[in-house]
Amino acid sequence: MRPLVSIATLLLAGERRAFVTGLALTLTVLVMGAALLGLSGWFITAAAAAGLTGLGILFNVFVPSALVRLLALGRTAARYGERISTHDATLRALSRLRVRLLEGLLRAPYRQLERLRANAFLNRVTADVEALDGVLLRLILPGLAGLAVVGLTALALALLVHPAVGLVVALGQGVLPTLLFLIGQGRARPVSRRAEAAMQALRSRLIDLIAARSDLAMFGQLPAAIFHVNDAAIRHGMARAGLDQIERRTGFALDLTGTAVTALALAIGGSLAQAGAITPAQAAIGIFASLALGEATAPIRRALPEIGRMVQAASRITPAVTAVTAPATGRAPTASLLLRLEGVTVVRDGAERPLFDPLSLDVAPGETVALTGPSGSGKSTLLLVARGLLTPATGRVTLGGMLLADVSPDWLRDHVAMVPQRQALIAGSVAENLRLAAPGADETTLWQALRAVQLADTITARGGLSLRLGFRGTGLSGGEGRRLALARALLCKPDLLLLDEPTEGLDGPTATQVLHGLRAALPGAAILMAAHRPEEIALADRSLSLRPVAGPDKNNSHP
Ligand SMILES: Nc1ncnc2c1ncn2[C@@H]1O[C@H](COP(=O)(O)OP(=O)(O)OP(=O)(O)O)[C@@H](O)[C@H]1O
Repeated sequence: MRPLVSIATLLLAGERRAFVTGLALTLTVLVMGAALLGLSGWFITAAAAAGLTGLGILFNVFVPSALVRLLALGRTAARYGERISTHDATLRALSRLRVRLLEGLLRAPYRQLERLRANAFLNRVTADVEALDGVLLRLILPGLAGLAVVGLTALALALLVHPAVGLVVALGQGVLPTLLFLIGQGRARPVSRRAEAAMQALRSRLIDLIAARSDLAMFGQLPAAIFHVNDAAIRHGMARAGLDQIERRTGFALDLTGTAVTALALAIGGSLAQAGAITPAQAAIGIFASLALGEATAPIRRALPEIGRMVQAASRITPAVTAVTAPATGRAPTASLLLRLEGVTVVRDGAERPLFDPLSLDVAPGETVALTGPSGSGKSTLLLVARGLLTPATGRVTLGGMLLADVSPDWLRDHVAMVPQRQALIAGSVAENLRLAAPGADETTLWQALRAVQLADTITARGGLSLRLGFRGTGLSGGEGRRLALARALLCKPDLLLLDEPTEGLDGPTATQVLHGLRAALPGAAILMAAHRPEEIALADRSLSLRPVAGPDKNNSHP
């Protein structure tokens, strides 16, 4: 429950006023509802009694009927106001939560991000955030208002009718429904969690199926993948049916309790009226008011199927949304930006030994160093270390004389650019892809970057900067996409540029031109590049080969 409280606090922050207004209006609606039925009951009975005794002419019908109208209209207006204030505030609070969650997820350590698949990421920012829209609207506000109105009504009945009627209403419409809620939520939570897990699996499997459909079809695995999707859909359906059953049973138990309370109020009121302790009209107030309290307990039924889903979503996203509040620490290097690695080794997750022998190297401003070595020797891994995304197992990495771990993440983002092997292009125009690195860059600057990587002519021929790319940048060849990613890195004007096989997919002459273009665009930058191709190694000032640690790794070896 603690994550739910943290999320409720976050949702409330900035919208406190709207939610307090919403709570006050919800309470008003419920109080007016109870008062409306109580007064109506009293009015009808008192009018009938006056008629029977021949005093009808003296009975003042105007004041009670005006009050009934006032309560009915006021209740509708209060309900309308409550909806406007709380629903608006919830939408605003959720959109803030979503942005905060995205920021938090993106600040997570690189290794955590590596494991977070796109599907899981999508589930977090959509399904999990949506699951939380009811925390205040369907759980906390109705719960608080319901308890308050039952307490107030019980007190009013104790004063206006009889303490026994007040006590029955407090127990039957306050204590019993609370117990029903506590028992029901214990039963509903695991089922609700199963329903949500099945829904998220369904979404993930469907996305995987669509993304890999041609491979699946080619290897004859499409029916198996469809079976998995259906399996998740069936599990979801079964869990939903379980939730419906819990919801129906709780609703039935609430109806039963409500009816029993009304019947008791009728019996107590009747016997008290017969004994002459109260008038029949007073007895009617108790009966009708307890009937009206059905409205206060009804939200329990609606909240039950959702509570497991809410708690689970809150537990999943709380670490990310609370991490944002921790300010990024670190300083900016002041000395000349020499990248220095001293005795660095790296052990990847799941491995027992380092990838390569301890490595030392310097990359000075204006210098290009190529990292070579067999496939899997750890070139890309070393670039991640140089960017501060992975921590070395031994040795130290400094930038401008300062330990990389002490450099502020914001500074690193502004001054170090990295183009990984699998570059991320987005659906959108070429300009939009480029402006991810430099949102304010004008068209001249964008064209300069494209010219530096030999892509200007291609883009011009294809319609210019407004050329639209598809999902993940489809619509360009592999080599063109690679050059677009290089152009984007140039726009950051980095002091340190980390390149992972930058000319992969380019013909020899183009590769050389691109490498010259990069250096010409960033004459003072230190460039460290994982290199396989002779063109890349030839252009570097120095090259350094990673020596894999001798002997098979226990985890990676096969019998
Ligand atoms: N996320 C990861 N978790 C665990 N091990 C990983 C991960 N990514 C890569 N590895 C392993 O680390 C080793 C080094 O990989 P890396 O990508 O750094 O090699 P590389 O020299 O760049 O290879 P290539 O030239 O083929 O690109 C490989 O054995 C690889 O299987």
